[in-house]
Amino acid sequence: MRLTIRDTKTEVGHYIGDYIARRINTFVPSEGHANFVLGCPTGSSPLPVYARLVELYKAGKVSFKVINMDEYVGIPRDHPESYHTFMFKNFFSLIDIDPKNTNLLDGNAEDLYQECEAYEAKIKAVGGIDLFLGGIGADGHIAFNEPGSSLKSRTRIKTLAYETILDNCRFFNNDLAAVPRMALTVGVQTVLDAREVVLVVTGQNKALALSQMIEGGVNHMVTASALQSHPWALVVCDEDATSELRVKTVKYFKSIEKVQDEVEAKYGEAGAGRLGLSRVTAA
Ligand SMILES: N[C@@H]1[C@@H](O)[C@H](O)[C@@H](COP(=O)(O)O)O[C@@H]1O
Repeated sequence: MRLTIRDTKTEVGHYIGDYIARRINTFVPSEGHANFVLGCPTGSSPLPVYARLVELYKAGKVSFKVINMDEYVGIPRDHPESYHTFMFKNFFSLIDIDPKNTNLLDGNAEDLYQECEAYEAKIKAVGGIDLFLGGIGADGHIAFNEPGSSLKSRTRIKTLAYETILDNCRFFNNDLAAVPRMALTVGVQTVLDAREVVLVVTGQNKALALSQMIEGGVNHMVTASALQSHPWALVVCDEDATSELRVKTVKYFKSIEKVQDEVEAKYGEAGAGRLGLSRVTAA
């Protein structure tokens, strides 16, 4: 796992947006895997990333094809806080994606079990997810994989933790009763199956979760810690989110980035990649 630290949320958004655009632009299609597949989170943390991707799209620097993610159960698809509305409002309607290439779980499906199974099958059918972009809950959850979720879990129905309901209350006019109690979510293993995972972690309220997922062991109570076992995981955070990390940890990851900059300056990004040191190669 790699950790990259930027000063502000906006810089984190720029860094990840540019990173994703590079990955999309260097993608080579193959049989059964025609398009770059991006997995997307909701929440406030990824907003600067989407804003940067929209900016790059408007500048003609990137174009989009296929995208995927999670959803509440029990609120209509056109509810202002449904993840469907969130994704169209903040991303899909602002880029050139064909709506048939956007894939969201349907929290109102008649058979929710079948919906989850079909979602996993769909991911396989598009050739797997190339890059899963994720956020993190204050309790360390990834997607809606609440504490105690199996680290081998796949797309399924999840009951939300009380802390998450409280946290997400801000999106529902602070009306606790209005926050859905259940959601459909990709599983931890679904995320781990992606070829690459990039996590956006910003703000002081995520500092404890960040230190637990990076400095603690792999643990089902902090499901994002499962990324420690992923061969190609990158966490990008702002300075505020580092406040619970050890000084030594922060210095270590900053020093790796410095060496990488030197290698890239000497060999170029492609050359550094061949040496296994590029930002776009595995940790
Ligand atoms: N299911 C989403 C997560 O995917 C997201 O990472 C988390 C944090 O959201 P925010 O970035 O607004 O703190 O909220 C929800 O629980």
